Amino acid sequence: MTPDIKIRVADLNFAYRDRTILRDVSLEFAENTITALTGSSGAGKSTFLMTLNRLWENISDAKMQGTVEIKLQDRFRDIYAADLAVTELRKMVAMVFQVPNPLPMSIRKNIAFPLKLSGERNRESVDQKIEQALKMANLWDEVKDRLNEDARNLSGGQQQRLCIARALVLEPEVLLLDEPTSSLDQASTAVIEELLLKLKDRLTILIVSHHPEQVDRIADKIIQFGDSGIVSTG
Ligand SMILES: Nc1ncnc2c1ncn2[C@@H]1O[C@H](COP(=O)(O)OP(=O)(O)OP(=O)(O)O)[C@@H](O)[C@H]1O
Repeated sequence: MTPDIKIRVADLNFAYRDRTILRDVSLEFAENTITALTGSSGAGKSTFLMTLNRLWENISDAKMQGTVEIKLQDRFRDIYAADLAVTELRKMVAMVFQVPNPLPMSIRKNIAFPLKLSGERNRESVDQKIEQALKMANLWDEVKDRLNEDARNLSGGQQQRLCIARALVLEPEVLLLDEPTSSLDQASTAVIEELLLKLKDRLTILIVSHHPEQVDRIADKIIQFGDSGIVSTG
């Protein structure tokens, strides 16, 4: 059976100033899969991820051409079209970064933060969603009795799962992860890999990874980046 396509990228070109980073990239990503983006340093993997949630747009002198369509709420949307606000896009296409970046506030408030920004006011519903997100991120059992503690007291691996919970709380459809385990030890890395394998049942996941063993363990598909774009897919 052909898998359903979630993301279609066509004729993508990207440059910082006059330096082309991605050239004529056309790719499709299937729903409920994990795709690993690998390749040499500076090849454009992070840049590619940023074209999927428009995160590059505030970088001066950066320029993109081409189209990115993502199936959101069951219909393909051009994510650069004027009728899709970037705030709406990022609720559905969430991102987690290399170094865990908890906000300087409690565990509870970290997860409540995106809900607050999106206008959620009902305390009961906020609490429910916090619990659900922390459970999805396999963190609930470890923090349920210390939700009011500063999130920065958590271990590195727990902080990264907190950031994943924060990314999940608005129930996104796509999760972008930029080397999410590179600052973590082996045990925390294993916990996050297991978590991603579980999450792909409900999300489409793209992960930048430099570790071939990690890619072998979790990826359904691999995209190898070389100079000026993609060199191979498999
Ligand atoms: N804001 C920027 N302005 C100018 N050049 C940039 C900017 N951000 C990245 N670059 C350059 O674009 C190229 C691609 O960077 P990018 O971070 O996308 O690569 P990457 O494959 O993710 O690398 P790494 O594996 O080291 O994280 C690099 O040469 C980088 O120096």
